[in-house]
Amino acid sequence: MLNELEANGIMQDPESTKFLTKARWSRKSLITSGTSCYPTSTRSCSLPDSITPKREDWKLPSTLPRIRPSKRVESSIFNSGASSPAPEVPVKREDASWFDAIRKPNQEEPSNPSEDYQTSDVATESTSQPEVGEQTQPECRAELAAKAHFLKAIQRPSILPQPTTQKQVPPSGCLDFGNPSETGLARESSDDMAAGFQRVSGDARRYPSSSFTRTENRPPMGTVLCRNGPQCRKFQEGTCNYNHDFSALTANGLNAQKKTLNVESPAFTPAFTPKGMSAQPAKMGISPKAAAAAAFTPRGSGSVTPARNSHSKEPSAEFVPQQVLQAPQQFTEFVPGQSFVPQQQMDVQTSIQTPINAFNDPFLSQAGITGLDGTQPQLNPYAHQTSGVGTQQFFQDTSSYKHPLNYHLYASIGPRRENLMAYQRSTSDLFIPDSLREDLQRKAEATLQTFANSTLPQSVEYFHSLVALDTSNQKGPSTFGYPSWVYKATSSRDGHTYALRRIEGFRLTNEAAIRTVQSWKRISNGSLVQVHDAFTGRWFNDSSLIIVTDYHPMAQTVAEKNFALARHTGASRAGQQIVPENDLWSYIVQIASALKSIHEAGLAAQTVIPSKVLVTSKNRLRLGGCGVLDIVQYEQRKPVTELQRIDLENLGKLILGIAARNQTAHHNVPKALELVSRSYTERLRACIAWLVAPPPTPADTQQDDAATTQISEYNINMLLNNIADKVIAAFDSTLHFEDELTSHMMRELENGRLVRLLTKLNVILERPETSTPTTAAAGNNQPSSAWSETGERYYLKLFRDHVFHQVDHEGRPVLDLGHIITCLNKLDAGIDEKVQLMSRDEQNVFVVTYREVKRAFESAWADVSKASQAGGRR
Ligand SMILES: Nc1ncnc2c1ncn2[C@@H]1O[C@H](COP(=O)(O)OP(=O)(O)OP(=O)(O)O)[C@@H](O)[C@H]1O
Repeated sequence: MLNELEANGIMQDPESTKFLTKARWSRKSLITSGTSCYPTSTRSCSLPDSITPKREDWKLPSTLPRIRPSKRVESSIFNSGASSPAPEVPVKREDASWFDAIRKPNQEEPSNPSEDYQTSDVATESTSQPEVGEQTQPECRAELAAKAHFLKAIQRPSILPQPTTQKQVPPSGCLDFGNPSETGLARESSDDMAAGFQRVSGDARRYPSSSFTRTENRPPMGTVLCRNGPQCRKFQEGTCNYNHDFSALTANGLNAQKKTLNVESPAFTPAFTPKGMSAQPAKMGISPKAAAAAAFTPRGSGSVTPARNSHSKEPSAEFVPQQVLQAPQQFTEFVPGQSFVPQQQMDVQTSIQTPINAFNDPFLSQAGITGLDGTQPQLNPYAHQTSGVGTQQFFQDTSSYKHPLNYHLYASIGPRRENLMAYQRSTSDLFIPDSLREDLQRKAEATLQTFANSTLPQSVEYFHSLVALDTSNQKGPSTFGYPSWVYKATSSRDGHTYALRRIEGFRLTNEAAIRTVQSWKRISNGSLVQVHDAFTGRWFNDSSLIIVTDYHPMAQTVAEKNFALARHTGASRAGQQIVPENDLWSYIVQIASALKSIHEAGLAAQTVIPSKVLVTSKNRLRLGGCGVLDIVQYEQRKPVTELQRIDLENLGKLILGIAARNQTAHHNVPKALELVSRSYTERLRACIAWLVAPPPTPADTQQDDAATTQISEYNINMLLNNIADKVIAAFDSTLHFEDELTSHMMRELENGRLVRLLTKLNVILERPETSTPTTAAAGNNQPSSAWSETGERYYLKLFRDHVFHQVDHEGRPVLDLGHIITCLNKLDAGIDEKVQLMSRDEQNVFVVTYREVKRAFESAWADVSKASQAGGRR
């Protein structure tokens, strides 16, 4: 604008030059002090709240009132000099006094404060009633008005807005660089100013005839009511020619004149006094009497006037605690791309009453919000329903509404991580640990793995995509008396992956045998490989029994994990790793837990051997191969109590083998126990010894009381009773592990939320015009005007640049994941922090809050969702 003034030759006047130099200096100081809206090196940066331009200021570039003076203005006002006499036009007495009142407001003391107000306001009130003589020289009056404005502007001590407590004197908005848009008032005054200049140009046809009515069309002065009212000083002096008979008007109930203000009232409070709004206090035109009047303070401090949002966007759904009891904002929010419509001024009476009403029931004053009389539906704050709660910004009854966390930041739940300095942390801190991630990814990969040229059957019953899990293709009779194979397969019923154990060459002779699997299906234990089904068939060109169980990807048997090294490499026992005692206790507890479930079901595992116990993750054991022998050896089955005793004995042998690092250690139990006692506690040795030495069965020996007691005490419950403290320790360790997993899950929860946010962001950003199905053909691929520089979603694009396209002072990309995640979280939370967005050409700057960005984001997403549903797509 400065350049524009210079280009138009306006800046010849010394006062004007002084002012513009000051304005330039102020702008420069703003830039250099870091408070500028116009950063020069980076495209965007966040400003601290204290120095961030206020909400209204971010419309600075687009709403600065422009001065387009005509040549006549240049010659008659700006070229004439500040101290030059009035233009050489015949000026009547009223004109002269009016001019003096502006130039020297306090010298000519008006007796009537309302007159004073009128007089000072003439410069900006283009629609006020004309004084005597005005009609004869409208151009002169306009010139003087414009000059008065200019003089007032250059007298302002600072370009920054000042708080106001009294009547708002419309500032010279067109010259106010720092605060061009002090809501409606500034806008109004700037419009008046611009209008004033245009009027000077002489084109009176463009303006209301009331201001420039020809003299001959005016009624005689004697019939026009004096605007100064009954207390007109000139009337008392006998010099006023206007009509002073106000009785008729009062009788009709038409009070006074339009512009008269009664300063005898406690104070004049403008109808539109935004809280915290900065405006220049009136410096002239208010008499000492009026200035000394007690200030009127309406109830509910702040004299705020609830205003409806003038733009069409839905308020965001998020709950903002700070605003719970805060009165609605009184200014019209600026929406980029929409023309700014100043707030309709309310009359004083309304502006006073409304806040009181609003505070009595602030919720009813909000459009679309029902009362909180118990009829308000319970809201689920975590449900993402933007439309449902979009209009409900304020919630009084916090007991009925549990508001969600406002800041979506990474809450630390679960085990404490080590105290690391900031520089010691890495990107992986935001995600689950690498070891866990790799483990899960390997398992996922193993689950999905298939082989194209497999010679296995295409399908087995309702399974397909078979993959052999055995590491050897040579198998003799094994644990089950038949060769057995294990395959991974996918169920065509539910799509899940299962493990199929095939017992090769088994012929089912008794239907009851295969029905035993029903008992196994009912057992659910975390340390048991769950059995799902059993059937026989000839898919492998032989008669095979298939047992369907859970599939545990990357599982190893205890034999593979603990004894394979010695078997394949011939490594000595000393070369094998000693399993910690706690792990051994954990193994005992886990297998004992499985056995307890099995034995309580009246069954026996019969597979507590190294090749059938699976290690599915670190120190996590599961008993597999269950139910097979119940089918295969159905005819030769032993009493279940004996089988259960064997289970306990097998558990002892298993642990003994692991502890002694020898799969066949149970062949020489005393020696193996001695080895165990060297590395482990006596308690563990005693436990193993108890397990591997079951009391003789009644059939083996003569039954006496002691033998009977021993037999009855050799069961799974006795074992668990004796190792109760180890069970508790294992349980506690499991809880810790669960906490750790929960904390990892919290990170992934937040990351999952960000993925959804990013997905939405990419769906809406720069999307071509979303059209209804009928106009889809025409609208598709047309860039939406909403994303253009004047579009309402333009700043969403700039926000995207701010988040993802950061550059340093040399223009190099800044890859800062922390910045990206922080910005996205703030967007998701819709906080009130301001962010400065700059266009790529660095010509436009927006200062917006994350809340506003979120509103626009949700609005755009709602539009896209609506359009997609209208088209039948989801
Ligand atoms: N439910 C399962 N989920 C995943 N893998 C399994 C499952 N059951 C067994 N496996 C894997 O299949 C492979 C073969 O198991 P299997 O029980 O046949 O062991 P094995 O050593 O071959 O015993 P055997 O000599 O008795 O056949 C092992 O590597 C084992 O880890």
